[in-house]
Amino acid sequence: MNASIHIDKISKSYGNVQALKNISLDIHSGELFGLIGPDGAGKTTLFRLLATLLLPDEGSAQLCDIDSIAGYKKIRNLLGYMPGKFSLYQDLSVIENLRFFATVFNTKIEDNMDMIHDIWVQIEPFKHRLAGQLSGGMKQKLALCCALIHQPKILLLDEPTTGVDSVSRSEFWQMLKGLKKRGITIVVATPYMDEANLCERVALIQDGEVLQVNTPAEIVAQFGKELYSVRSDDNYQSLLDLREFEATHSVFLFGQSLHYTDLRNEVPEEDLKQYLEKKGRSGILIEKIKPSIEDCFMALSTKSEDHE
Ligand SMILES: Nc1ncnc2c1ncn2[C@@H]1O[C@H](COP(=O)(O)OP(=O)(O)OP(=O)(O)O)[C@@H](O)[C@H]1O
Repeated sequence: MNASIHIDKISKSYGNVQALKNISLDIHSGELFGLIGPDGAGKTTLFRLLATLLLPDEGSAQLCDIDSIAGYKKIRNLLGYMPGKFSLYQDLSVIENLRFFATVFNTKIEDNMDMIHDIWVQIEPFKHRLAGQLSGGMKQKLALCCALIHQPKILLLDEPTTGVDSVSRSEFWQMLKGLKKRGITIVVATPYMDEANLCERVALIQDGEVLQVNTPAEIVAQFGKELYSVRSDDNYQSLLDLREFEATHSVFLFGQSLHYTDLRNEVPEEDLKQYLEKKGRSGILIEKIKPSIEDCFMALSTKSEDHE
């Protein structure tokens, strides 16, 4: 089966908030695809449209070559959807939750154990515990089992790793790789830019618009500028000073340093250092670094703001 997703010029507003603005996107059958964007970018709205829970104002979508409006009943059987919040019944036990989701899809746990086995073995010891009493990582595994119990061809996961510890996060991505081997198309929405590298292709989205779609490696390769990490005794003051500097192309605070690009093709690091020293900074350390997906996102989102 062709488990692809085709999104054609979809727009959706809530009152005067335009959550999705003319979005077009193609996700290939069997792909592990990331929707990467900050809170409010429109990820959940797009998932609800694909899950046939919301109607678009304009545009259309096909999942497994079926129109999301005309064929919504068929799509619901082919789709597994793990919403960001509230996908489990907190006052039902682990096994009761799983049985409930199996029943909704008119199937039995036993008939689908093969599909969820690798994940299920990790939570089976807690099968009589109430879902509300599970850790974040366990809840996430149970929610994934519930989304998979009817053997979907496409899996939509909305921020599955938000609020989950780093060990559970990396275990979760391992589980997704296992599911991908079964040929399931997996779309993961995440605000964590570092998770982009775990996807085959990603769409960077912001304010309801797709800024770029490509492989993580290609997105980084297209950054197009030399990037520098700049540190000093007072990074915040350096940020304010560099915003005033005539040769600054962009400057952002990134954790413990500033990420800087220059308008000139050649960046005389000494010149930059002298400028900051004149402004009273000391302990200045400037080094050329490789851009990350987050750097690319910042650059693209600034460009799109400039065009508005
Ligand atoms: N039911 C609603 N009524 C009004 N505005 C909404 C509604 N749902 C979402 N929005 C707005 O639409 C925009 C997109 O929200 P959406 O939830 O799709 O984004 P998101 O990328 O999933 O972010 P988050 O992680 O915060 O949910 C935001 O500005 C949000 O405030």
